[in-house]
Amino acid sequence: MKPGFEKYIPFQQIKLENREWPNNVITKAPIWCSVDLRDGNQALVDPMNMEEKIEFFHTLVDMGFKEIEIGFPSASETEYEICRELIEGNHIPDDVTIQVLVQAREHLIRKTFEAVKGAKNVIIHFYNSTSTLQRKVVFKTDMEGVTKIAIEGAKLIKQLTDEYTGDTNFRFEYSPESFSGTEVENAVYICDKVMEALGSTKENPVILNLPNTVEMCTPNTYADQVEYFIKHIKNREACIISLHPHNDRGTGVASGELALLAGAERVEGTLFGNGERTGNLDIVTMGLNMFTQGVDPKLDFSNLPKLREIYERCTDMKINPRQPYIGELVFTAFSGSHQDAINKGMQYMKDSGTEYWEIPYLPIDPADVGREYEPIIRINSQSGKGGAAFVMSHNFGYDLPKKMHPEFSKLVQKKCEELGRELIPKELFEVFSENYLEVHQKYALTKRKIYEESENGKDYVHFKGKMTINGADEVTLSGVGNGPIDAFFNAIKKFGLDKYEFISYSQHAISQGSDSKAVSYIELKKPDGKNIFGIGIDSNVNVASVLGVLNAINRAEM
Ligand SMILES: CC(=O)SCCNC(=O)CCNC(=O)[C@H](O)C(C)(C)COP(=O)(O)OP(=O)(O)OC[C@H]1O[C@@H](n2cnc3c(N)ncnc32)[C@H](O)[C@@H]1OP(=O)(O)O
Ligand SMILES: CC(C)C(=O)C(=O)O
Repeated sequence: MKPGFEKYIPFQQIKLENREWPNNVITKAPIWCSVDLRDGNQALVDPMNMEEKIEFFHTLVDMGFKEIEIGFPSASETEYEICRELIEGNHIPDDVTIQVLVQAREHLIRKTFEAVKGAKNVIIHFYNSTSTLQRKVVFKTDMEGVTKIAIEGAKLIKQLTDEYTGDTNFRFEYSPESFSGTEVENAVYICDKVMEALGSTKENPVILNLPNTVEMCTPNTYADQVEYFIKHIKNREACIISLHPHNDRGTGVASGELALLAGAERVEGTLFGNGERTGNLDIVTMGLNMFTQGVDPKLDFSNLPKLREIYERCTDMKINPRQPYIGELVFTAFSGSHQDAINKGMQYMKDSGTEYWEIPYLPIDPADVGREYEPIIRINSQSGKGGAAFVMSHNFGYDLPKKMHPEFSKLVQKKCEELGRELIPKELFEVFSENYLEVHQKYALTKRKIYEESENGKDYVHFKGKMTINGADEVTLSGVGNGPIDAFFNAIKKFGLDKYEFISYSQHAISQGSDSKAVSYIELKKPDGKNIFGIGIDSNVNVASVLGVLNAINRAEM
């Protein structure tokens, strides 16, 4: 054997003239078929037991699946019993079709028909592998050999259906398993033969399922194969083209999407991509990809956390934190520029009243999948000023003025570096509280009164009060100005505090318990030329401003 990469045989592109799929767009949902209970289940360390399968089945029904592959009933007693319980326990709604998988082998097909007795709607899904490799190493036969297996299987299925006395509505699905590893003209050939044997018609079409059983090529090649197949199958009207992508190269969803462009009508896959090896096509991702393009996926993804809980419990599989749409971290931004843009996007949505979702870095509204905005922005030492401001506003109702963001962000970053980790919102608030709300009060107001008076047709604001300095005896304050801040500055001038220059202020209401209070953000220039912010909170807006000035001075003198 050759060493390293040289031992692999490169996948051969097929020759497809004038391919059309690159110009197409996905505009509607395909027919979905969940194979969680079969392909997903057969790949588990411990396959689901009866209770788990039944719960999972109901979950799929509730999401809106109308076709569900429930298992391989001829494979084992457990699989058979689960199939019987679904039917006899009346778990299957009338508008849902159960699908059962079987190899194209006589005894297994007969057992399968027994297993589905009494069901209202059934798809008998039979398969045999047709790929070049499997013909060579598994079946040790040629194309005629595998075609014979398929035709015999199809004929038996037709015969058993014709002989069936119940009122089950049977449909058929055939998979040339390992389709993508089969010469495409051979895949067309065997499917033409299967259709003839089944007697497929426009009124009673067969599902031709084209599995990318092992993903071995780029998604464009799978799309080419599907387009070729569709253009060459003899009786196109009498078949529904179905996809069954796997994810060996990590592009299962992409393969499915491009093959839909190539004309397929139906998609088989699993929730969160469970399945053999690296999994099957992830229906949640594919469906939500459509959703975010304004296409109704016709499946309910509105409570992904609940789906995740059921999925993890029944399969004992874990979801990766980066898994699209459901991973723990997918609605979280740590980096500053992302946080800033998300913050601005949210503000834009609020201010503009846009009808569309227009938030950078968030391709979907977390609320649409039952997730919350809360954990969107998380704060670590890589976070920028926008992120901390977002959490202060979103979680605690403090809309820090933009000019204050750099000052607060520095305090947050220092704390993250001290702790060597991210800060949860509560800790972020503690940074705010320690640095603004609980600072040492060198100057503390003990009494204050602010009132307006008119003199000679002009309005003046008076500030009168008492203050302690470093806890010593109270001093009296009195000042007049054109507003409360001006009056207060005039009152504290005599202590040399006019060395601080007033720069800006902003204010908003904040609810604390049942009270509504005003919070003021005051920016002063210190004698060293640097600016500093202070915060004042009071039920009186004027008092809040004065407290903000004093808070800034106290912070400057710490
Ligand atoms: C790609 C997929 O996921 S396909 C689905 C795969 N899922 C499963 O296999 C799970 C359930 N399967 C099983 O439990 C078992 O395989 C059973 C019960 C169905 C059959 O068991 P067994 O007959 O004991 O073994 P096995 O599946 O290995 O069959 C091997 C024989 O069947 C033949 N065979 C395999 N697949 C097929 C097929 N689709 N159609 C016809 N013959 C087939 C093989 O060539 C081999 O023949 P040989 O004995 O002459 O060499
Ligand atoms: C039986 C077929 C559809 C299959 O599971 C596969 O090819 O992956």
